[in-house]
Amino acid sequence: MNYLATFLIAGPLLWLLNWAWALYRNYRNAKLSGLPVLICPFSPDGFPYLIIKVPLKPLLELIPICRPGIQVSIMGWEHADRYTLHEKYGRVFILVNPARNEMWCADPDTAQLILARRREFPQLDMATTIMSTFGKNVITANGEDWGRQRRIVVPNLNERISEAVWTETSHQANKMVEYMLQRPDNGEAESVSSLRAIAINVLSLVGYGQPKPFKPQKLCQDPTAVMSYTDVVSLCGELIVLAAFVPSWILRLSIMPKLLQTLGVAMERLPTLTAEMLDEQRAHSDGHQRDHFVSQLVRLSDAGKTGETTAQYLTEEEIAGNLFLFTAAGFDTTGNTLGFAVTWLAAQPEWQRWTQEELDCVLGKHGMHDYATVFPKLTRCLAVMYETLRLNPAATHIGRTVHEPISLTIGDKQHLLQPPLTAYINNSTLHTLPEIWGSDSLEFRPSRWIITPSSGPPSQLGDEKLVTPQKGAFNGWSGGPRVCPGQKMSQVEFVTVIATVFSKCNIEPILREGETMESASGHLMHMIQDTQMRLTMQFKHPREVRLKWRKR
Ligand code: HEM
Repeated sequence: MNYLATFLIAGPLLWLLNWAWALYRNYRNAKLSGLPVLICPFSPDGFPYLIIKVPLKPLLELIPICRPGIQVSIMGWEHADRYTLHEKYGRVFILVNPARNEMWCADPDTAQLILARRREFPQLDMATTIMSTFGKNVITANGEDWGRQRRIVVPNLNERISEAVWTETSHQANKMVEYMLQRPDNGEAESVSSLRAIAINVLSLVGYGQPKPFKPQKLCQDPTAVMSYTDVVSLCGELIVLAAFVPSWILRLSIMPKLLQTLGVAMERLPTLTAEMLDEQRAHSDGHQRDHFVSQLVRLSDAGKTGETTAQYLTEEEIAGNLFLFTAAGFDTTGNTLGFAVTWLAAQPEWQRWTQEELDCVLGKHGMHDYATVFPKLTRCLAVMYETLRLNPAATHIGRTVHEPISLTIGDKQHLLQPPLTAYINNSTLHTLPEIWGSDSLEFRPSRWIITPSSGPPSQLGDEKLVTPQKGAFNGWSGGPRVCPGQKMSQVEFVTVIATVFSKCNIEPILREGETMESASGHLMHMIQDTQMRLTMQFKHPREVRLKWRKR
């Protein structure tokens, strides 16, 4: 009995002492840095705080000293807040908590510095754990491993594939327009899923040589259904956090919702589907050279293993991991950016007309056939992409880990960063700071990306140039040596979809009963803010984005 009483008293007491010591140690480290400090008494990712922090937020915020810290501990805070908190507490501050301090950075020079120094600021541990669920890959690697993988992976995404991306995207987008215009209900709730379908279908052809007919993307909810490699990857990518932390046998239990059972089955099928695809590539590799990135990846990697051409190689696990990364990261990012952009243009028809001015001029002269001539002239379409990624970045923050003490210059001061620390580059704030983007920084205004010559002849549509943003202020595709290698591919795909769709259609919100055009546009804008973080940021209620497609 005495033992039990001692245990019941000593257990919580030890936990409390441990908690107080950890909080004090981290607070002391944060103060040593000389940066502003916010405090959250709980570990943001710790259990059970992870579960209670959202419902109990109003209660927790009653402790005044912790109010801003509690706000920052809630995932996605930066996107809801934009720049208010940083304006109050500084461009760079530290969130102290008992587990691992977090440095939040909304200073362009510091952001650029962190992205540039990849050895001192390696990839975030949590991202590594989640993204290596289906095999290690370039995004989870650091140091020499990263360099070796990146040298093999990046050449697969060079300019050579742009033309294929242009052609396939154009084909898919035309099919989508036909589908939308023929539907009696005008595909009203299917706009977002259709745009995502294009992104996955383009990857399927350009990546694996597997053509897929256009149809709006639906997550498979039938564990017995036949699923292709890309179907399986898109499901696993969509639910990546569950896939990373819950074993497939639990997901497959019959008490689980059908979607999770299907995820469980997909996770178990993925290794076999990957192996079959690689076997197929190898079986055909000796005859004709195929030009998809799975075949190039296998060729380069195998050549490295046998010493034929280079000492570079990928293990079988890394090939599988990189294929998963390409498909999941490549499709989710581009698909969601298209969804946000089309919704912005539907909510703000003046920008739709602005884009169409360029399309009428450029496509009127050249048509859509020649990628090399037409793509560089569609600057406004590209500006729409930059503006969308500014306000709806796929990555609202980019995380890096600090394992060793680092001295960092911020402004004209030196700051000592003590591990364990996570450094977050806060894109949601950097992309909207009024000092950088102007007093209308929260508004969708794609023309901010266009250079209008102040002297000389007035700029001609089709010859406009894109603004180069201040370094570190726009990180839509990240920056530094780890910059996204799919940047150009995603731009070609995005521009092709926007050009095809808006040269043929006008898109507007569907009015519900009693609604005016103004309130319906307001509803769309609310949908654009009502987002959730899955693999990347996406609509929380994609079917609520109800759009009418009209033939022009
Ligand atoms: C709108 C489209 C896209 C956006 C906004 C985007 C954004 C990003 C961002 C922010 C990162 C850095 C993540 C980090 O450092 O933690 C990244 C990395 C990466 N992206 Fe993209 N991406 C897009 C499209 C693509 C496509 C189409 C592909 C390939 C098919 C791709 C492949 C990759 C890879 C392999 C990396 C890892 C690079 C490395 O760590 O060295 N991305 N992307």
